[in-house]
Amino acid sequence: MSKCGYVSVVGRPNAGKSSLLNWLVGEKIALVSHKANATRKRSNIIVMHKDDQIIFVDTPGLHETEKLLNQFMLDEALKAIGDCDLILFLAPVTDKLTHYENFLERNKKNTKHILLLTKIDNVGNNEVLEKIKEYEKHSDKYEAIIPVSIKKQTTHDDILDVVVKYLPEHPYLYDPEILTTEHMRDIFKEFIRESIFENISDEIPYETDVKINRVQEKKDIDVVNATIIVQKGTQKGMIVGKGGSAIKRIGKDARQKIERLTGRKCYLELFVSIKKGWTKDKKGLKELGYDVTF
Ligand SMILES: Nc1nc2c(ncn2[C@@H]2O[C@H](COP(=O)(O)OP(=O)(O)OP(=O)(O)O)[C@@H](O)[C@H]2O)c(=O)[nH]1
Repeated sequence: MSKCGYVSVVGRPNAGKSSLLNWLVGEKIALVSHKANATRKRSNIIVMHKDDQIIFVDTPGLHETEKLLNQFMLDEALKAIGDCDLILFLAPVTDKLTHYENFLERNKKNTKHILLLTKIDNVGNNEVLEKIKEYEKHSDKYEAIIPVSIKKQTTHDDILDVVVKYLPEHPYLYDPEILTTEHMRDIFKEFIRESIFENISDEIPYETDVKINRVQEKKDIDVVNATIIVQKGTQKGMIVGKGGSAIKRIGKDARQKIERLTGRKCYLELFVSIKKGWTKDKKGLKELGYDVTF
């Protein structure tokens, strides 16, 4: 019988979660960003590995914070931990052990986990070995520890062969043809958000979100109408850019991503609107598709 199960990918912001998932899937589905807190919403990503099916649950970084939105993100991360068969805990190799130790405290159900030491290309072999030694004091808690660099050395099998070892024997939960259970609209939204992150160098992207207003599938083209929501007039100015230069770049990048995924032409209409304090507004969160239950 083949194996199939849910795997949560957790770690502090910037640990490399989205990058890892993108790399494993080979398609730009999860949002990757060099900035912290880019991953807001959980999305399942299905990876077929040989005869087995792994369902990755992408989770926000585990961290404490004040803002309502961030509280929501934390809850999502904790929920994911409770529901899965296996956890991949990502720890950048240069991190102290405290993040992992905090995670151990929060992993109340003692869900099995594998420790991935990420970004090992940033340091020498000796440092990697020393870090592994440090983690060995917790060796009774993790199933395996795997040094990883998605930029060099590591292969998909190095990780996935170990992952499936700890999954239950179970029939497939998803049709193997389906790459993700996320709705297309959610993916478009992520592409637009990702393009904002890539094109705006400031802190603004943290405070922006995207609402997909309409998707029309016409004969030869998809027409996508979306609004980028910012908190202040000055942010709107930066997103739009001089003579509309920034919004044009964002729109072009996002359109190309959508076209690469769908294999169809896309006409993307982007608007920018100001919504003050949306990160603190429960109703605002709901409208944006965050499933808040307060
Ligand atoms: N050198 C190196 N950099 C990496 C590696 N994996 C990820 N990164 C970089 O680390 C940064 C953060 O990666 P993300 O995948 O966005 O991190 P995340 O954990 O999803 O972050 P949040 O969504 O904020 O929780 C990006 O700039 C990546 O390019 C790696 O193996 N080597």
